[in-house]
Amino acid sequence: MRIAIMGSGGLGGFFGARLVRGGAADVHFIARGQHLEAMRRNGLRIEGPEPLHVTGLNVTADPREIDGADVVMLCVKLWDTEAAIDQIRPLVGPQTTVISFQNGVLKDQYLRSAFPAQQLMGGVGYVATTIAAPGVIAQTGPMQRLLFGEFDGSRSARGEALLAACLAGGIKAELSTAILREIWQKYVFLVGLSGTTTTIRKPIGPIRSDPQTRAFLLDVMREVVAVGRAHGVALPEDYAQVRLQLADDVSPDMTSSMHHDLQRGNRLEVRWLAGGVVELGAAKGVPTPLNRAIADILALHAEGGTP
Ligand SMILES: NC(=O)C1=CN([C@@H]2O[C@H](COP(=O)(O)OP(=O)(O)OC[C@H]3O[C@@H](n4cnc5c(N)ncnc54)[C@H](OP(=O)(O)O)[C@@H]3O)[C@@H](O)[C@H]2O)C=CC1
Ligand SMILES: CC(C)(CO)C(=O)C(=O)O
Repeated sequence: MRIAIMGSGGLGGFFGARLVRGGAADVHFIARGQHLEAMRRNGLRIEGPEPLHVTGLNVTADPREIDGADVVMLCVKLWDTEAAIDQIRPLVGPQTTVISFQNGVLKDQYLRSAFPAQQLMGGVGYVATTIAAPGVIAQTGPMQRLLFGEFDGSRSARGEALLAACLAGGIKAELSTAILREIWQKYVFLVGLSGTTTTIRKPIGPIRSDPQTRAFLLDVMREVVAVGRAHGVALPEDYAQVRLQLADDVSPDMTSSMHHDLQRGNRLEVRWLAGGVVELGAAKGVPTPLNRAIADILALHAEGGTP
């Protein structure tokens, strides 16, 4: 199985390196800039709880140099999605499967407008990683999990083949029969985590301990659940409470990638996270005042600049 990884940073670099390590797939990385040069010279080094160094990688800036792919994993930041979709078109033949492991729920709408539905599977990535230096990915915390599946809930041969390649590399992977719900389950948690940590500028520990900010976190997630249910996603009505339990279980110093991006003066994915909730809520007449406030508060930071 040939797997092309579009965007080889925190998400794509981490899971791509594990796929290389597993040896059950022919892995091709698409990268750019100094990170690409470092990957060519020294391979990819993963630092953290599960250190790994893989060398001799197939890496290119130009997907046309890859002779097609069975699976394309889309792993760029959300603002790069449309450009990345255009770049991978030459890689995507009639037998290719494209899976986005990006955050949020709007990502699959972009894919659906670019490729036939039968060529798409859904995906969710749980990991906390960042590019620490060109060619180096830092993992903070032991969490690492990939979920993917057919949108119609079937267990397909292509899903099983990808699962085998992931498991060979030590990825905690699961072939889901309810991938749309899984995508939304992560969305509920992530919108709560990213919206609160980035606006309050604190990790989850103090936010969940203070009654006022804890209630804010819960209510932000309740809005996401209400929007998901209005769109027909099978989330229980009290699902925000379940995700609050997850927020209680993670390390107190855990924060979101969006908070990290704010601290570094990077662009923010807020338009697709809290902003996505507002957009999807408006489409169904579901009020989302807290997510709107988060999107508005962060609007002047969304394009990056000084933190
Ligand atoms: N990292 C994490 O812990 C997790 C991230 N996610 C989600 O995954 C997605 C990716 O995040 P993450 O991996 O952290 O982001 P990163 O910025 O670490 O990695 C993305 C990489 O893709 C590169 N890239 C973007 N466009 C292209 C292109 N056209 N050609 C070649 N390379 C390209 C970027 O280059 P450049 O730097 O030059 O822009 C960067 O190196 C986001 O939606 C994020 O929310 C989900 C779960 C966990
Ligand atoms: C919450 C986390 C770290 C889980 O993967 C994440 O996806 C993010 O912060 O973007």
